[in-house]
Amino acid sequence: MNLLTFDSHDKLHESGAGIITGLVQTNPRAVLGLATGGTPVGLYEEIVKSYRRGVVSFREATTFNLDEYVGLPEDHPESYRSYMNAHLFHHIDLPRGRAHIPDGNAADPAAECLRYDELIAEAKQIDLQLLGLGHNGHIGFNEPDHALNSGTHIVKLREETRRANARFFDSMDQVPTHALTMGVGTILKAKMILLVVKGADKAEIVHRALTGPITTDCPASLLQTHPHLVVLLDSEAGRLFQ
Ligand SMILES: N[C@@H]1[C@@H](O)[C@H](O)[C@@H](COP(=O)(O)O)O[C@@H]1O
Repeated sequence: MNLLTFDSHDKLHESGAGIITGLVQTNPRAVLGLATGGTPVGLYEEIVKSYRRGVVSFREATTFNLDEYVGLPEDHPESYRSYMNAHLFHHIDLPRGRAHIPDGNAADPAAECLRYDELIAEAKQIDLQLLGLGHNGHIGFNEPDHALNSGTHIVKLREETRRANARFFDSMDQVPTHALTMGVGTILKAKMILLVVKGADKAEIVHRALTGPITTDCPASLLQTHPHLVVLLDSEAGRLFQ
């Protein structure tokens, strides 16, 4: 594991964006696994800046997002499709047809999960998977449980997860109850994992995930088994590592 702590968010975002753009510069056909949430917003801004400076193109790249809410219309401002359009896809030259996100409105969610896994399999391997971290140790929407799923699946969101994400909605009852998420098996198959964590409220969980027991009670702890894990923390999230 390679763990870096940053005293400024700007430097953290530049570093994370630099890892992703560097990968696409050397391998224009890179397959990227992307994440949503508050954490990667600044990192996407830096990627867009690099694209505008003409130093990187995503014309030949492919992306797979980790997850999507079930039941939110695709154009709902809080759908992860809308998030990705607003923060990244609408600002770079990534072909729309290669920017994949699970369809949270599919009539048959189980079939949609299989379709998503087949698409990932066709792409062979995700070269880099970007991850944030939930307060309860979730990655994507893989919530703590007695067992975890390997492939894409439908998940009932825990109340604490819905509460954490309620800040993006007008009220708690508008927060979806279910989501489709890539499984931990798919996440761990990525060639490289880039975990980004910010904020004092995540200091304990990121420390537990990376130094505590490997357990399905903390899905992010499985990242300890990955041979190429890079972790970027701000100084608040990294407090317990110093
Ligand atoms: N499904 C997403 C995750 O992919 C994200 O990493 C996490 C943390 O989000 P944030 O960065 O907003 O704290 O929770 C969300 O529920």
